Amino acid sequence: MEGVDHLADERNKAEFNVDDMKIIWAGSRHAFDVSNRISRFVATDPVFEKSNRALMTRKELFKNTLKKSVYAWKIIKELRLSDEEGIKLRIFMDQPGFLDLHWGMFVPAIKGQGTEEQQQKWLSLANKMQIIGCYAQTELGHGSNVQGLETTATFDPKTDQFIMHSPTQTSSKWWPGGLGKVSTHAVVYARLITNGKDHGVHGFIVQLRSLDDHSPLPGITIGDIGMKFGNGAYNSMDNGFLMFNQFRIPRDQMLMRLSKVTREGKYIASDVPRQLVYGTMVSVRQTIVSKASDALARAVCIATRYSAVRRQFGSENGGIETQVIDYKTQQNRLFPLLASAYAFRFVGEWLKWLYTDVTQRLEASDFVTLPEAHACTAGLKSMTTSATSDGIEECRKLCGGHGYLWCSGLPELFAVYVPACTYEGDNVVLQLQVARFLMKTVSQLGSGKAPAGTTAYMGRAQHLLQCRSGVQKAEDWLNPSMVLEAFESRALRMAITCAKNLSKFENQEQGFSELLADLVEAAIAHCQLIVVSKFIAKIEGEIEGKGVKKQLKNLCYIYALHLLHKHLGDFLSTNSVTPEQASLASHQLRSLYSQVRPNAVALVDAFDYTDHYLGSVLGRYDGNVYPKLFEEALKDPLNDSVVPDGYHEYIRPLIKQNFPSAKL
Ligand SMILES: CCCCCCCCCC/C=C\CCCCC/C=C/C(=O)SCCNC(=O)CCNC(=O)[C@H](O)C(C)(C)COP(=O)(O)OP(=O)(O)OC[C@H]1O[C@@H](n2cnc3c(N)ncnc32)[C@H](O)[C@@H]1OP(=O)(O)O
Ligand SMILES: Cc1cc2nc3c(=O)[nH]c(=O)nc-3n(C[C@H](O)[C@H](O)[C@H](O)COP(=O)(O)OP(=O)(O)OC[C@H]3O[C@@H](n4cnc5c(N)ncnc54)[C@H](O)[C@@H]3O)c2cc1C
Repeated sequence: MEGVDHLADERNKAEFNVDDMKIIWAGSRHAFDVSNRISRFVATDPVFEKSNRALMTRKELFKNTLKKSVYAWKIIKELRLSDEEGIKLRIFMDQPGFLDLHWGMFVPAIKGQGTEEQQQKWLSLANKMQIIGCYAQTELGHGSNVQGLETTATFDPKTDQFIMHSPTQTSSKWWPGGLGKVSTHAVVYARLITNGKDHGVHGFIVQLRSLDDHSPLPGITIGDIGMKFGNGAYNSMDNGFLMFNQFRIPRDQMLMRLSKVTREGKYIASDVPRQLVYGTMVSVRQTIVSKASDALARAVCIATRYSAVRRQFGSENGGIETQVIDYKTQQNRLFPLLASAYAFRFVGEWLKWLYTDVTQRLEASDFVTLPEAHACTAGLKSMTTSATSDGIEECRKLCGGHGYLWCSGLPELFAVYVPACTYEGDNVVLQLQVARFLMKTVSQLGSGKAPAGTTAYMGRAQHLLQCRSGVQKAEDWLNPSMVLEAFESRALRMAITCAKNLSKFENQEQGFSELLADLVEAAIAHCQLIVVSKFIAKIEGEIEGKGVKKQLKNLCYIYALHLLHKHLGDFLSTNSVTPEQASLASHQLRSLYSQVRPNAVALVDAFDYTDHYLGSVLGRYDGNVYPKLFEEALKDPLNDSVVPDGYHEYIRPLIKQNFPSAKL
């Protein structure tokens, strides 16, 4: 029934103040106000309509994305939206496109790696969108191995120019978003060669297309790489290819904040770590963590509301059927994902702080925390995007058959989200960076250099290697120090075992290659510890609002104990818990599920998502699912006519058996 809240009973059960939780979720009252206002603005503007995009052809979808992106930019300018409001507008527009790469990578790359003069020149154009940029790093032959890139930028002292060249097919740039059809410029990563010497990969600003008629400049071959996974979804983005044929750019278009080439062709490296050339990736990995919580929260919101609406079995005595959310199996699959969405939100907040801190330190030439910032952004990007991709797919299954319908919103969310496991660094490759960092930290234990930050726990190695968990009853698993100790001893013991096994190899690199799988497991254990510890820090801090803290505590322990259950092999094999303690954890989990159950719908309401942003018939705020499923079905082009196109050509001849006989 239209106008009726089918989930009202669920909302009445909530034991906490949802409005207060909305503020916690958003991060502050101000952030909530901005999100709330912008999401409703987008939801009511017909230009941002998106329900029809699955039926669009690639060309229509691309053009629709151009229209929305340019309209969004016009609104940002005309209404003088702040940066924060502009970002929210792009997020709620919910259609990947060139704006993401222009603002998310091109501009930050120039800010991070350009000199003052370069920033002044290029950012004044980019900030007004008089040029449109992308981030062209990956090549057909190399993505993960950035040092293996083949594109060359050879300095020509005669003309004071760099000659950009793609020497092989595999050196073609391949994948950059916005490159295929839109960008006029790119930050291109290429091997810098001066006086015959290769100085490794550096960034260059390169104009690709004419600012008059958009045609590629002579010496540049460029296009779109073709359809990607899923209908609609990420196909709104023009991921592109690019080849250079001896294409010349002025010397001052090399990004020269970190190193320089003089007029004479002399290469001058500054004393900052060369890895700062990877700085844009670190910044984006950090934002991907908060985005993971957002994508997972969308899926969980849909699955939770639908699980409260959907009923199956239990009416044997003539009563009403059971809501599927009341099945413990449903809770055991759904509530850990709900808890993960909150966990990733809080670790994302913390990571933002860490990133801001390292940025300020770098500006003051303090590079001490750079390795940790790299390890945390890489590891948490990897861990949260993998968990979110799996979580979205689990939410689809939690919605049964209807979850497979496009209008559930889940197939598209999955298709758009899943490349996050690959872009900005393949998730396995990134965990191996964490593993290297951990092995280095372990090798320095006992050297007098105390581990700091997220590896500080390793400084208590003597205790953590010997301790036995003190959990004796199920409630002990609600004791933060007992939970933390179990996760710390598991992570440390896994890292130390890897280090011991590594030391058996004469050649460390060969040992590392042999032990890759174990190293990834150790890195994941470390990252899970970070997320658990930041969630615990959150619930131990000041939290306002009736009943809010209690709910967050429940979710925090669900998150931790569910991980313990899922990775029980690690916890048992490292003797971090005993089988009896593990079974107490399962007992405690069931009790926590019962406590979350009456609050589940309110906990997803706290995300404050509009029906437009969710884009899901199953996740509608009012729970009016069935009539809307019918409405959606009737909109399908196949239902335009009662007798389908093709009836006379194929179905009728088949039924009447009067088709011409087949010839071999
Ligand atoms: C319709 C529904 C809508 C639904 C919406 C859903 C939400 C969607 C969310 C969207 C969010 C965002 C959109 C993003 C758009 C995507 C755009 C994608 C862009 C890209 O992918 S750009 C290309 C990214 N490429 C990579 O990430 C490459 C990965 N590889 C590397 O980073 C490196 O090569 C490496 C780290 C793997 C290895 O580098 P290398 O130089 O070889 O290093 P090593 O020899 O291993 O190490 C040397 C030392 O350097 C240290 N190091 C390495 N990297 C860094 C760094 N970044 N910072 C600091 N230090 C670093 C390393 O640790 C070593 O240190 P050591 O010597 O051991 O002390
Ligand atoms: C949607 C999307 C958007 C993108 N946007 C951009 C963009 O805007 N700009 C840009 O420059 N790039 C972009 N990329 C490219 C992206 O950054 C790369 O695809 C990514 O870094 C992975 O690199 P790869 O493709 O070379 O994977 P590969 O490295 O070839 O990975 C293949 C397999 O090999 C494994 N593997 C690789 N190396 C190792 C190792 N050392 N140890 C163990 N296993 C290993 C991986 O785990 C994976 O299973 C985008 C990619 C996608 C999918």
